[in-house]
Amino acid sequence: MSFDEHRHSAARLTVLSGPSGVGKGSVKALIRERYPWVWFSVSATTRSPRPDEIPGFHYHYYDRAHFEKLAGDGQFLEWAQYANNLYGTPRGPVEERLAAGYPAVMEADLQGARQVRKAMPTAQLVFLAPPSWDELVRRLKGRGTEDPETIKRRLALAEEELAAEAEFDHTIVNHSVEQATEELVSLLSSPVESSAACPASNL
Ligand SMILES: Nc1nc2c(ncn2[C@@H]2O[C@H](COP(=O)(O)OP(=O)(O)O)[C@@H](O)[C@H]2O)c(=O)[nH]1
Ligand SMILES: Nc1ncnc2c1ncn2[C@@H]1O[C@H](COP(=O)(O)OP(=O)(O)O)[C@@H](O)[C@H]1O
Repeated sequence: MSFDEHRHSAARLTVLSGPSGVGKGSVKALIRERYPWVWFSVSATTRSPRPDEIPGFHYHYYDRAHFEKLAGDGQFLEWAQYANNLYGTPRGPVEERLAAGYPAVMEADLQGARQVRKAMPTAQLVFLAPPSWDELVRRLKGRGTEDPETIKRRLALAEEELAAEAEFDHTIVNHSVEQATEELVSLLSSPVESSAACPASNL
């Protein structure tokens, strides 16, 4: 399929959420490799890059003062503090993509997903869930990128996130990266029927 075949008069925004370690990054990586027409927002964060992360591709890495300045200027579609760091979705690129008629995908934690739900009611919220709690713990620890204290904090947040699954429009259980990827891609192209597809200008 060509890029143009994925264009709709009312393209929609999809928000991907899920607990730390569930596999969001793995699914994103496979989609980027296999489906170049799928556009992912690049979030901003104040956390430090992990060894295999590339600035501008995985995240824009900003210090807290710069992030807060952008937030104060209304440059984020949504933003939130997760654990000790700030994360946000740059507003401009998402709005441009949707205005051009292409679907857009962004990642956000639960607070961010709730903000998008309010600001853009036509966005679809997708929750990536682990096959089990034990498997989530195994994946998060197995990634080897966080120290034990950070893992503990992220697992505490994961309990809250899993409890909020019913707020999402769709749940995809990440049994395998391949299966989760295909399920997510199949949700992306459904156009929004009404003219309400345009993002709200303010949160
Ligand atoms: N609100 C918000 N959360 C984000 C954004 N980008 C990533 N996150 C979330 O921030 C949390 C921590 O992300 P990260 O440090 O990359 O850890 P990971 O989820 O374990 O890979 C996760 O819940 C992400 O989904 C964003 O732009 N906005
Ligand atoms: N379906 C899966 N089965 C087994 N391991 C997985 C699966 N999806 C992801 N992983 C592994 O789990 C760890 C966390 O995945 P990651 O994509 O970093 O999660 P997130 O971005 O949600 O924090 C990584 O080591 C990754 O290779």
